[in-house]
Amino acid sequence: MYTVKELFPTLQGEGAHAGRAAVFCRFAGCNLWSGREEDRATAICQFCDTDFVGSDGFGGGKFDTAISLADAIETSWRSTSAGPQQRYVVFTGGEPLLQLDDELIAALHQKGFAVAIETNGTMKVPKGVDWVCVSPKAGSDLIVLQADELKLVIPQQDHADLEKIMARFEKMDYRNRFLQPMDGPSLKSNTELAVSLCQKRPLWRLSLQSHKLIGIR
Ligand SMILES: C[S@@+](CC[C@H](N)C(=O)[O-])C[C@H]1O[C@@H](n2cnc3c(N)ncnc32)[C@H](O)[C@@H]1O
Ligand SMILES: Nc1nc2[nH]cc(C(=O)O)c2c(=O)[nH]1
Ligand code: SF4
Ligand SMILES: [Mg+2]
Repeated sequence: MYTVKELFPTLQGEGAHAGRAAVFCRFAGCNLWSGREEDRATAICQFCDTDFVGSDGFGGGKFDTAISLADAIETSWRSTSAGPQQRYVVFTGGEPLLQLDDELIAALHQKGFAVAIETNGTMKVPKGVDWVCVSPKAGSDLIVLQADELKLVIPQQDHADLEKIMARFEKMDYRNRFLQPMDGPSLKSNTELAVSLCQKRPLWRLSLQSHKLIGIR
Protein backbone atom coordinates (compact mmCIF):
# COMPACT_ATOMS: atom_id res chain seq x y z
CA MET A 1 0.00 0.00 0.00
CA TYR A 2 1.25 3.46 -0.96
CA THR A 3 0.02 6.61 0.78
CA VAL A 4 0.10 9.59 -1.57
CA LYS A 5 -0.51 13.10 -0.29
CA GLU A 6 -0.97 14.60 -3.76
CA LEU A 7 -0.47 13.71 -7.41
CA PHE A 8 -0.42 16.41 -10.08
CA PRO A 9 0.96 17.34 -13.47
CA THR A 10 3.20 20.41 -13.53
CA LEU A 11 6.67 21.56 -14.59
CA GLN A 12 9.68 20.58 -12.49
CA GLY A 13 10.42 23.88 -10.79
CA GLU A 14 13.90 23.23 -9.43
CA GLY A 15 17.37 22.07 -10.36
CA ALA A 16 18.79 20.69 -13.59
CA HIS A 17 15.40 19.70 -15.05
CA ALA A 18 13.64 22.98 -14.24
CA GLY A 19 11.00 23.68 -16.85
CA ARG A 20 10.43 20.05 -17.79
CA ALA A 21 6.90 18.62 -17.88
CA ALA A 22 6.45 16.11 -15.07
CA VAL A 23 3.92 14.36 -12.91
CA PHE A 24 4.69 14.93 -9.24
CA CYS A 25 3.81 12.13 -6.84
CA ARG A 26 4.14 13.38 -3.28
CA PHE A 27 4.25 10.51 -0.81
CA ALA A 28 3.06 11.04 2.76
CA GLY A 29 5.50 10.89 5.67
CA CYS A 30 9.12 11.82 6.34
CA ASN A 31 11.88 10.40 8.53
CA LEU A 32 13.23 13.86 9.50
CA TRP A 33 10.00 15.56 10.62
CA SER A 34 6.52 14.35 11.63
CA GLY A 35 4.95 17.13 9.56
CA ARG A 36 3.15 18.50 12.62
CA GLU A 37 3.82 22.17 13.37
CA GLU A 38 4.15 21.45 17.11
CA ASP A 39 7.11 19.16 16.34
CA ARG A 40 8.92 21.47 13.92
CA ALA A 41 11.23 23.10 16.50
CA THR A 42 12.53 19.73 17.66
CA ALA A 43 12.72 18.06 14.24
CA ILE A 44 15.97 17.22 12.45
CA CYS A 45 14.70 19.15 9.42
CA GLN A 46 13.03 22.39 10.51
CA PHE A 47 12.62 24.47 7.34
CA CYS A 48 10.29 22.29 5.30
CA ASP A 49 7.92 24.18 3.00
CA THR A 50 5.59 21.23 2.39
CA ASP A 51 2.47 19.61 3.83
CA PHE A 52 3.03 15.88 3.43
CA VAL A 53 0.64 14.59 6.12
CA GLY A 54 -2.22 12.31 5.09
CA SER A 55 -3.65 11.61 1.65
CA ASP A 56 -6.16 14.43 1.25
CA GLY A 57 -4.40 16.59 -1.36
CA PHE A 58 -5.19 16.97 -5.08
CA GLY A 59 -5.00 13.50 -6.63
CA GLY A 60 -3.98 11.94 -3.31
CA GLY A 61 -5.16 8.69 -1.85
CA LYS A 62 -4.18 5.19 -0.77
CA PHE A 63 -3.12 2.87 -3.56
CA ASP A 64 -3.20 -0.85 -2.89
CA THR A 65 -0.87 -1.89 -5.69
CA ALA A 66 2.01 -0.59 -7.77
CA ILE A 67 -0.12 -1.04 -10.88
CA SER A 68 -2.95 1.11 -9.52
CA LEU A 69 -0.56 3.94 -8.60
CA ALA A 70 1.25 3.71 -11.95
CA ASP A 71 -2.15 3.89 -13.70
CA ALA A 72 -3.03 7.05 -11.74
CA ILE A 73 0.32 8.60 -12.70
CA GLU A 74 -0.31 7.77 -16.37
CA THR A 75 -3.80 9.29 -16.14
CA SER A 76 -2.31 12.45 -14.60
CA TRP A 77 0.25 12.68 -17.43
CA ARG A 78 -2.49 12.28 -20.04
CA SER A 79 -4.73 14.85 -18.32
CA THR A 80 -2.67 17.70 -19.80
CA SER A 81 -2.96 16.21 -23.31
CA ALA A 82 0.74 15.31 -23.18
CA GLY A 83 1.69 12.67 -25.70
CA PRO A 84 3.66 9.50 -25.07
CA GLN A 85 7.11 11.08 -25.41
CA GLN A 86 9.33 12.29 -22.56
CA ARG A 87 7.08 10.80 -19.89
CA TYR A 88 8.57 11.88 -16.56
CA VAL A 89 7.48 11.28 -12.97
CA VAL A 90 9.11 12.89 -9.92
CA PHE A 91 8.64 11.12 -6.60
CA THR A 92 8.89 13.49 -3.67
CA GLY A 93 7.29 13.93 -0.30
CA GLY A 94 7.84 13.80 2.51
CA GLU A 95 10.62 11.32 1.96
CA PRO A 96 9.84 9.21 -1.11
CA LEU A 97 12.35 6.47 -0.25
CA LEU A 98 10.10 5.40 2.64
CA GLN A 99 7.69 4.05 0.00
CA LEU A 100 9.19 3.89 -3.49
CA ASP A 101 10.03 0.28 -4.37
CA ASP A 102 11.23 -1.87 -7.28
CA GLU A 103 7.72 -2.92 -8.24
CA LEU A 104 6.50 0.65 -8.70
CA ILE A 105 9.62 1.64 -10.64
CA ALA A 106 9.15 -1.36 -12.94
CA ALA A 107 5.46 -0.55 -13.50
CA LEU A 108 6.39 3.01 -14.55
CA HIS A 109 9.22 1.90 -16.82
CA GLN A 110 6.72 -0.46 -18.46
CA LYS A 111 4.63 2.61 -19.29
CA GLY A 112 7.63 4.49 -20.69
CA PHE A 113 8.19 6.87 -17.77
CA ALA A 114 11.59 8.03 -16.65
CA VAL A 115 11.60 7.98 -12.84
CA ALA A 116 13.11 10.78 -10.76
CA ILE A 117 13.30 11.31 -7.00
CA GLU A 118 13.79 14.21 -4.65
CA THR A 119 15.38 12.73 -1.53
CA ASN A 120 17.02 13.90 1.67
CA GLY A 121 19.75 11.30 1.05
CA THR A 122 19.39 9.32 4.28
CA MET A 123 18.00 6.13 2.71
CA LYS A 124 19.20 3.70 0.07
CA VAL A 125 18.09 4.46 -3.48
CA PRO A 126 16.63 1.45 -5.34
CA LYS A 127 18.26 0.48 -8.63
CA GLY A 128 16.49 1.73 -11.69
CA VAL A 129 15.76 5.29 -10.59
CA ASP A 130 16.71 7.39 -13.61
CA TRP A 131 17.43 10.71 -11.90
CA VAL A 132 18.40 11.20 -8.27
CA CYS A 133 18.34 14.64 -6.66
CA VAL A 134 19.81 14.66 -3.16
CA SER A 135 19.13 17.56 -0.81
CA PRO A 136 21.16 17.02 2.36
CA LYS A 137 19.91 18.16 5.73
CA ALA A 138 22.23 19.41 8.49
CA GLY A 139 22.14 17.05 11.45
CA SER A 140 21.12 13.98 9.42
CA ASP A 141 23.28 11.08 8.22
CA LEU A 142 23.84 11.45 4.50
CA ILE A 143 24.33 8.04 2.87
CA VAL A 144 23.62 8.86 -0.80
CA LEU A 145 27.13 9.98 -1.69
CA GLN A 146 26.70 9.74 -5.47
CA ALA A 147 23.86 11.25 -7.47
CA ASP A 148 22.85 13.06 -10.62
CA GLU A 149 22.20 16.23 -8.69
CA LEU A 150 22.99 17.75 -5.31
CA LYS A 151 20.63 20.54 -4.25
CA LEU A 152 21.79 22.28 -1.12
CA VAL A 153 19.25 24.55 0.57
CA ILE A 154 21.06 27.47 2.18
CA PRO A 155 21.72 28.65 4.78
CA GLN A 156 21.22 25.76 7.20
CA GLN A 157 24.00 26.76 9.60
CA ASP A 158 26.61 29.44 10.26
CA HIS A 159 27.74 31.20 7.11
CA ALA A 160 31.34 30.55 8.17
CA ASP A 161 30.77 26.79 7.91
CA LEU A 162 28.90 27.03 4.62
CA GLU A 163 31.90 27.35 2.33
CA LYS A 164 33.63 24.48 4.13
CA ILE A 165 30.58 22.32 3.52
CA MET A 166 30.48 23.38 -0.12
CA ALA A 167 34.17 22.55 -0.53
CA ARG A 168 33.52 19.07 0.85
CA PHE A 169 30.65 18.51 -1.59
CA GLU A 170 32.85 19.72 -4.46
CA LYS A 171 35.14 16.72 -3.94
CA MET A 172 32.25 14.26 -4.03
CA ASP A 173 30.58 12.42 -6.87
CA TYR A 174 27.61 14.60 -7.78
CA ARG A 175 27.13 15.37 -11.45
CA ASN A 176 25.41 18.73 -10.88
CA ARG A 177 25.53 21.00 -7.84
CA PHE A 178 22.90 23.61 -6.97
CA LEU A 179 22.37 26.13 -4.21
CA GLN A 180 18.70 26.75 -3.49
CA PRO A 181 17.81 29.72 -1.26
CA MET A 182 15.73 28.71 1.74
CA ASP A 183 12.17 29.99 1.40
CA GLY A 184 10.74 31.76 4.42
CA PRO A 185 11.08 35.18 6.00
CA SER A 186 14.71 35.58 4.81
CA LEU A 187 14.21 34.43 1.21
CA LYS A 188 15.53 37.71 -0.22
CA SER A 189 18.81 37.71 1.70
CA ASN A 190 19.17 33.94 1.23
CA THR A 191 18.86 34.48 -2.52
CA GLU A 192 21.54 37.18 -2.44
CA LEU A 193 23.80 34.82 -0.50
CA ALA A 194 23.24 32.04 -3.05
CA VAL A 195 24.00 34.38 -5.96
CA SER A 196 27.27 35.54 -4.43
CA LEU A 197 28.36 31.97 -3.60
CA CYS A 198 27.62 30.76 -7.15
CA GLN A 199 29.76 33.61 -8.46
CA LYS A 200 32.57 32.75 -6.08
CA ARG A 201 32.41 28.96 -6.59
CA PRO A 202 31.42 28.22 -10.19
CA LEU A 203 30.99 24.49 -9.61
CA TRP A 204 27.62 25.53 -8.21
CA ARG A 205 24.56 26.89 -9.99
CA LEU A 206 21.54 28.72 -8.65
CA SER A 207 18.26 26.81 -8.28
CA LEU A 208 15.21 29.00 -7.82
CA GLN A 209 11.87 27.45 -6.92
CA SER A 210 10.48 28.69 -10.23
CA HIS A 211 7.01 27.16 -9.71
CA LYS A 212 6.53 29.49 -6.74
CA LEU A 213 7.64 32.49 -8.80
CA ILE A 214 4.96 31.89 -11.43
CA GLY A 215 2.25 30.55 -9.13
CA ILE A 216 1.92 26.98 -10.37
CA ARG A 217 2.00 23.86 -8.22
C1 LIG B 1 9.80 18.98 0.48
S1 LIG B 1 11.30 18.18 0.00
C2 LIG B 1 10.78 16.50 -0.25
C3 LIG B 1 11.89 15.57 -0.68
C4 LIG B 1 12.91 15.15 0.38
N1 LIG B 1 12.31 14.91 1.65
C5 LIG B 1 14.00 16.19 0.49
O1 LIG B 1 14.07 16.88 1.51
O2 LIG B 1 14.78 16.30 -0.46
C6 LIG B 1 11.54 18.76 -1.69
C7 LIG B 1 12.64 19.78 -1.90
O3 LIG B 1 12.27 21.01 -1.30
C8 LIG B 1 13.38 21.53 -0.62
N2 LIG B 1 12.89 22.45 0.40
C9 LIG B 1 12.15 22.13 1.49
N3 LIG B 1 11.85 23.22 2.20
C10 LIG B 1 12.43 24.27 1.54
C11 LIG B 1 12.47 25.68 1.80
N4 LIG B 1 11.91 26.22 2.88
N5 LIG B 1 13.14 26.44 0.91
C12 LIG B 1 13.74 25.90 -0.18
N6 LIG B 1 13.72 24.59 -0.46
C13 LIG B 1 13.08 23.78 0.39
C14 LIG B 1 14.06 20.28 -0.08
O4 LIG B 1 15.39 20.51 0.32
C15 LIG B 1 13.98 19.37 -1.28
O5 LIG B 1 15.01 19.65 -2.19
N1 LIG C 1 6.71 22.42 -9.65
C1 LIG C 1 7.32 21.84 -8.60
N2 LIG C 1 8.63 21.54 -8.69
C2 LIG C 1 9.20 20.93 -7.62
N3 LIG C 1 10.47 20.47 -7.51
C3 LIG C 1 10.62 19.88 -6.33
C4 LIG C 1 9.41 19.92 -5.63
C5 LIG C 1 9.18 19.22 -4.37
O1 LIG C 1 8.39 19.66 -3.54
O2 LIG C 1 9.81 18.18 -4.20
C6 LIG C 1 8.50 20.62 -6.45
C7 LIG C 1 7.13 21.01 -6.36
O3 LIG C 1 6.41 20.85 -5.36
N4 LIG C 1 6.59 21.61 -7.46
S1 SF4 D 1 13.49 16.02 4.71
FE1 SF4 D 1 12.33 16.88 2.99
S2 SF4 D 1 10.16 16.38 3.36
FE2 SF4 D 1 11.31 15.90 5.23
S3 SF4 D 1 10.99 17.69 6.46
FE3 SF4 D 1 12.91 18.02 5.35
S4 SF4 D 1 12.41 19.07 3.42
FE4 SF4 D 1 10.50 18.30 4.33
MG1 LIG E 1 8.18 21.71 -3.07
